Amino acid sequence: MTLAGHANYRFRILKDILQALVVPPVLVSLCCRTLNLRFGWWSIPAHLLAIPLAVFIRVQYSDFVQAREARQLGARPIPRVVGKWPGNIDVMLKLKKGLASQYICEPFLDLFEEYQCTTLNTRFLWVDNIITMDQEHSKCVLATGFGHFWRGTAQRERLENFLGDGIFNRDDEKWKYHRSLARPFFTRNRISDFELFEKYTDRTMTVLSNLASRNEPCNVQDLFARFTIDAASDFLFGHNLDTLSKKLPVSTSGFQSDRGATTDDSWGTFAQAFEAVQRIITMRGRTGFIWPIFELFDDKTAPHVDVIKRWLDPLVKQTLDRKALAHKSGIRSTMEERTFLEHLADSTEDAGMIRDQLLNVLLAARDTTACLLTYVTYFMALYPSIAAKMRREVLDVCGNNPPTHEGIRKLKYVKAVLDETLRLYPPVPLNSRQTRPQPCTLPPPDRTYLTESRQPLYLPKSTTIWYSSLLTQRNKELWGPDADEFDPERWIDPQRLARFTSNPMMFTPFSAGPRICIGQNYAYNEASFFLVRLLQRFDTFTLATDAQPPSSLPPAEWKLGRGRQRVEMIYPDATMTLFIKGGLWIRMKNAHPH
Ligand code: HEM
Repeated sequence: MTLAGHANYRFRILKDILQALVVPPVLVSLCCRTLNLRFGWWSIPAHLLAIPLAVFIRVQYSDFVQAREARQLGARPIPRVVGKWPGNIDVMLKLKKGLASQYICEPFLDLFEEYQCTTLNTRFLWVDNIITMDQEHSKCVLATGFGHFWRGTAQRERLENFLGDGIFNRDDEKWKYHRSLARPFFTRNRISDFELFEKYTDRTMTVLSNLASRNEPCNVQDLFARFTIDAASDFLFGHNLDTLSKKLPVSTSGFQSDRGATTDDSWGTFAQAFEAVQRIITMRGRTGFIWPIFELFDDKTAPHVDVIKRWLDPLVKQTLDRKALAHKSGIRSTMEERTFLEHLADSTEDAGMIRDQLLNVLLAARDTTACLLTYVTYFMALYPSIAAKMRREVLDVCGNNPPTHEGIRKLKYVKAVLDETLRLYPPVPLNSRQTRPQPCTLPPPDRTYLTESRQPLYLPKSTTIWYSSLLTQRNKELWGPDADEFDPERWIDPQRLARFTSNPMMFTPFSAGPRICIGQNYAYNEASFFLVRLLQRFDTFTLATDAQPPSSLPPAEWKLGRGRQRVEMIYPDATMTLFIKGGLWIRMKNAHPH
């Protein structure tokens, strides 16, 4: 197994434990022997005392070095959270509990309000850990200061067994290589393949129509994930995974997974494995750098990753076999004819690498766009007048015909709904980067808390920084007092739109900078196409709260909270991507012919 492989986390944590718990007593022992000191009965306490003493000295020394570096860089330290227990263990436990039970990202917002700043150092177990909702700081991390940051070792350690050698899990040359391999497949020509969208949209509409004619609810979150994965697998790999024709989850089926996607067939097993692995990785992130202690003897992702590999490996093998056959017969396909998978197979013989890259892009394509469509449908159910306005626009521009590229460009209101949904519910609500092994600075904070000093902030080397697009995109200082309201008009009214056009980094659902989402335009095309077909077919969308698993209904105390939680009819939750807990159960009504 390579050092970068999943055994690496065990190696790293054992090294850390050795350094923290074994080295100090051993040093005391060596000193005693050399200086011929004898403590008698005090020997054991003296050896044990060496452990906290070593931590104390290390922390003091690192504080001293950091203060000096901050001075040299003309910056101030990031405000630190001050807990009651050593190492902020109390804050860490509270945050972990809050993230699992409170409204999405709320525990972070509580901390920012308590400390009256937009970037904070939670410093768990004396290790710097930065969280930010500051627009200027995420801009620096993603774009203007790109060279000072990378996905880094901590993220790679958490993700390695799942995403392996794929685009999401690599930096520098390896990332550039992956990006350059993928780029040709996202040109305008390729992403405007509306025939492909029509094929899978049509299948989805048939499922929805059948349910609608029986007035049965549908977990659209699950259905949309099937639509996006079937379309993406055809688009990228020339292979239909055909999940749309598999068994659908039923609301009364007892046990429900996080996303309400449980079925007992092979697709259900794959979907659950996909969910489970994302949940484990999220828990690792919340536990901080000590997570490997809990997986020392048992990599919790392993059984789920095995299920996922069992699904994908035949696809990779088929492609490599086809390549060998074509090679033998001297046939060479052109770039235009090739799928992404074939292109990958042409660039390497490494089946593991091909599978990893395939999995990375599937993850990127499936859950994000499905999340967008799910939340748009949620809003159409909450606000029928908005759904009606979208429908009017669709019928005016496209009639009952399949939309064209030009048609979609004319759907200004539909685009505004998409953007407003992405603003309030960015499919990747929280993400992280790490500083490279050199310290750097963040620019002065944005103007959320005017009492904050305008001095730049000092970032220590190799430090994790978490940034939340969800909090930035709901920040009232940036978006105005109605930031929590769903109002697509803010993307149409020129005066209100000016807020965003003069400061585009306040809206980054697709990230920004060199690692900006490569599938952004594909996603807009796919989502717009789908919504056109949906609105042509259905005119009423109702939340089926009777079908929603009871444990996934929003808790009563949210009504007393702040922001969107007061009006929420569903439970937004997130692992690596945002979703609706228990699924989004909707009843639709077939529209009368136009
Ligand atoms: C609404 C839909 C989507 C949203 C909101 C979204 C969002 C994002 C975000 C936030 C990132 C940056 C992740 C990071 O740097 O940590 C990203 C990267 C990426 N996305 Fe998307 N995405 C969407 C759809 C898609 C689709 C449909 C595809 C492909 C078919 C795709 C492919 C990728 C890839 C390959 C990357 C990695 C880029 C890199 O690291 O250079 N995305 N996406």
